[in-house]
Amino acid sequence: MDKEVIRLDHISKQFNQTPVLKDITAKLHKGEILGFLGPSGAGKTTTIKIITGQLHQTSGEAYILGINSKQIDETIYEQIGIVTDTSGIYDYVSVYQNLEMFAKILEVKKINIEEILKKVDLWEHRQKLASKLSKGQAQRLILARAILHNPRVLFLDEPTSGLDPSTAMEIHKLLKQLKEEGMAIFLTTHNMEEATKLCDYVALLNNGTIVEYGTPEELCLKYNQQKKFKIKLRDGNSYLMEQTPENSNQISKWLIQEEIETIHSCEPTLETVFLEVTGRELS
Ligand SMILES: Nc1ncnc2c1ncn2[C@@H]1O[C@H](COP(=O)(O)OP(=O)(O)OP(=O)(O)O)[C@@H](O)[C@H]1O
Repeated sequence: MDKEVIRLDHISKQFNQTPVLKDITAKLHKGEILGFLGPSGAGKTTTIKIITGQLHQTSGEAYILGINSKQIDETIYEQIGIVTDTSGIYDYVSVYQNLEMFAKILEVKKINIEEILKKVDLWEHRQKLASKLSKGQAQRLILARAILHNPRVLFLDEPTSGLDPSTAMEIHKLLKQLKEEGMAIFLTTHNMEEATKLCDYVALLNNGTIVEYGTPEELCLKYNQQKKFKIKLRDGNSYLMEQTPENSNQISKWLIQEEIETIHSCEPTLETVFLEVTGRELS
């Protein structure tokens, strides 16, 4: 069985002759999370729109579930869930009724609202008006709507933007669970920490070009040339030391004399990788 869910082959897109995407190539398989990371305007949302057939590329080909994105029909839409900022929920009906209404609109016949609300941890809030939900709860309701029909692919445009760290963590847990169940997830973010925690593969996008592509670990290791150590001594002094022969000698002396309280190696994060590749900060 072919587990490839999305394929982008050399996609380019221009708006009024201005290039927005340039030669984008990427793949996503069942049970994987692929993150498109980049600053505002890098072309992340445009990529989602091309894959889901809402926009057509200028050149290259995009495929979703084996079908060319330009030829997507209802059978494909039935297998896709999309979460964007604009996913509206009905404020003046309850959480439960929201899902009932979405099920009707989406013509989902076999639906277990209880199971879905429990999955997104909203069962105890099922009677609440949607307008009374916290930001994180509202985001989980939007996610519940997107997975109502048990899609094979889920698109998330900035899924945790504006959420506090603990609420974002709840969303991460849920996304990991969906991935474990075999869902393929395509997400965009400019949160590098989120991408490192969640994604199997990341594409670093800058000005419409993929400047790096790989697993977060691979990319961090690739840019791990200037290895540093953070050392705290028993006398209370702390040092950030680059790995040079001189420093290695000093560190072994401290080790022999049992003067070291803690020692950590500082691997680069995706944030620093991005900075090194593009020369620009993300946020
Ligand atoms: N319909 C359109 N017509 C003209 N230009 C557009 C259109 N849609 C997007 N663009 C431009 O394409 C570029 C990429 O936009 P896109 O929305 O894909 O960026 P993004 O990476 O998703 O940004 P953000 O993180 O702010 O959502 C931007 O410069 C934007 O102004």
